Amino acid sequence: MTISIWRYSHLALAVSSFVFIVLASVTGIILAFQPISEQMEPYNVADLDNITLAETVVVFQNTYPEIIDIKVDANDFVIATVFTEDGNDLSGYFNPKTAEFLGEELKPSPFFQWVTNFHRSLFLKSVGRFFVGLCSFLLCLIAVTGTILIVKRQRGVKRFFTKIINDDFNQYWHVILGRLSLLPIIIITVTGVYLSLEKFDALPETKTAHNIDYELLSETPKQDVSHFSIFTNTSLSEVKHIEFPFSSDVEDYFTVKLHDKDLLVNQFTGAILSEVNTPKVEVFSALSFNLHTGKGSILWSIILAVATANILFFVYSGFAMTLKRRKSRLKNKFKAEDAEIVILVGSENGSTINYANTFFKQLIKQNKKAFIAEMNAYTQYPNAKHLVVMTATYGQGDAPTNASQFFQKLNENTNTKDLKFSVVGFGSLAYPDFCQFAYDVDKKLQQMYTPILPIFTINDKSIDAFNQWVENWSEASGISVTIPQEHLTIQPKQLKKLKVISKTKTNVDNTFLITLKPKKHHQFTSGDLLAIYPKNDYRERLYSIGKVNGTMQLSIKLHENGLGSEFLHSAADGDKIKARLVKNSAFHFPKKTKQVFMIANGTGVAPFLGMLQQNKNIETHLYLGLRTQESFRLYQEQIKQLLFDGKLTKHHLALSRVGDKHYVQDFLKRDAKTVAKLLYNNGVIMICGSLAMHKSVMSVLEEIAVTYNNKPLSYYQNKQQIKSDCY
Ligand SMILES: Cc1cc2nc3c(=O)[nH]c(=O)nc-3n(C[C@H](O)[C@H](O)[C@H](O)COP(=O)(O)O)c2cc1C
Repeated sequence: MTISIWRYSHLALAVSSFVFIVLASVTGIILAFQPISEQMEPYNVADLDNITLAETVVVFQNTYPEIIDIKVDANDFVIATVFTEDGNDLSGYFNPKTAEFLGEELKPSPFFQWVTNFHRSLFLKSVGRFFVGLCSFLLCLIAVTGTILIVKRQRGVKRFFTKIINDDFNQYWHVILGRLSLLPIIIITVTGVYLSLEKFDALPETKTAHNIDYELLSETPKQDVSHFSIFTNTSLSEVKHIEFPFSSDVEDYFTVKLHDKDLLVNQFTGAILSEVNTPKVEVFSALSFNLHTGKGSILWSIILAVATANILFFVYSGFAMTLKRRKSRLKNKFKAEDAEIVILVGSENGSTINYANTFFKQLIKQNKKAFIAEMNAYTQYPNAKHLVVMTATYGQGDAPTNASQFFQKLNENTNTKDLKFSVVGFGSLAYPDFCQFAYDVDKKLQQMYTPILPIFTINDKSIDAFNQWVENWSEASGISVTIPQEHLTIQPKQLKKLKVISKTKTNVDNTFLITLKPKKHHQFTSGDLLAIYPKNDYRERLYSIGKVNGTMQLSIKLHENGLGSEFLHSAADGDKIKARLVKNSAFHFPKKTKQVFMIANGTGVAPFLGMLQQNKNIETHLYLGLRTQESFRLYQEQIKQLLFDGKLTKHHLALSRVGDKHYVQDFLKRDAKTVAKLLYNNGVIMICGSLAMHKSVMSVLEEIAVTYNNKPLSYYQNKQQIKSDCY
């Protein structure tokens, strides 16, 4: 499939450097613990910002007859070499406030040294150093191309950190962790490149030379060291190193190295004899070293370790996504010009290709001359009778990358007007522009060819919906196709055991409530989904969970020959069933809002019954659409209790088979002003139930948003104020 230049660059860079990246990351994670272990040592005994150089020099001079030098290392440990009264030399860590000797200088751990050498050069000396530097550079480019991919995916720089919908584990965490570790990774890589350049002497020379006019050296006016203004005005945290005068000759002086300059100081008068600024290259080198290694900061070392561990996850998840995409490549038996049925696919992440391929393979199996291609490969099909377009939607209702040139190609290539077409849109109701690109394609094709079916949209890759379309298409085209479901479903993993606690009788609408309890403690909440496997095979049925008193309450409509509903209906109290928990974070009860309107029809009320139980102080309205008062009896007790407990503020029951026949959308129209106010005040609207109800509700909400608030509904959808889980 066509992939964008940015994704191609991102992938090519990762492929070309991945072995080095993995080695450098693993060793980098280990090395991040070195500064942490050093910082744990008890030698950081004083706040260096609050001690002047004068204080330290004086206390050392008062304690020891001779001092060679005093250093402050990256961990803020003070290291000195002195001679004691009895003429012995003493070297190691000292307390800068008292000049007390604290201990000998730490020797680098042989293990960390071994890992450091491997990290720097892979034991390959200059060649290894070169490759590690190059890999650092490539990793930086990977981070940059990754950033561009996120910007494109999020539809702009401003939306860089806005919410991401969890469609796919690898993709979701690749982006989430990528955003969080972007800055540390750029810092690690840029400083890594800098340190490599330094090792190869590729940076400008940085020699500093002092110039002293020995003629002007004077022992007067003599001052006590404690009054040297340069010493009293310099805190110890600014100092890297101070060398004491070798003798009491005026030609011998203090040599002071600060972070930003080198000074020579007259030992009698405190006058500055020479001052040279530290070259920028040296300042950057020190900064790069500290930033790259985490020296001196436990927090930064931890950030480095986490960011580096994330790099390993990016390698894994990036390749997993690529493999998934490659798996869904298109292979043909017939040429485009011979094909009678042409299937065109628009897909970014491969799942639509999987559906299209399955459909295509069934046609080939039935000896049909079928041809499959990406939408961008649209051309002339002289023998084609049927055109099927299956496409996902991305961006703001935009085309996936491999369909971006479809409209242009449509204009360039014409086929017979009799070509019968059908468009299948794959999308997600979690996005404001549900299947918009598919709608655009359908509209355009209607101007050129003959529709065999109205556009068909599929929410969240629903296999049931896809089968429904296949059935519709088979009927309309006269070409019978049945899809073996195992071709579309992935074998279930991580099944949990659940016990049936209770089950109600079916009511007038053939609906019942079933309560299940997980055998072990499993994390779930209202709005999550429960996938059951009635025949212990690939066939899965999903139900929305309401967490009621710690158990799972499902509302099920019993369908004739309904795989899932019959299975659950036949379960007796105490029976055990296996199921998979599907996190559905996009449909959890909001915590940070003041008002929530819940809109449901039929069994869609189940998650709301659980959410309302969790509610502490949010104003909630439940708009529930059912057929008759008798249908309501199933939920009546729970709703009464919720109202009584103040967890549900108001309840609006729309009965579609009684009296004037009401639907939830009618009540929303009635309460238009309150709904508009809720949207304006950042309240949340949650919708659960049938897709048909969802469509009607959305169009009423659109009207309300535009009329009262002068804003399109998409404005509120983008702010995550509309949450849907419909089927
Ligand atoms: C970044 C991103 C943006 C999306 N934007 C939309 C959208 O605007 N409208 C929509 O209906 N679906 C949207 N979707 C959902 C996809 O169209 C849907 O998951 C589709 O099944 C993916 O098909 P694919 O795996 O073939 O690319 C988006 C998904 C992602 C990851």
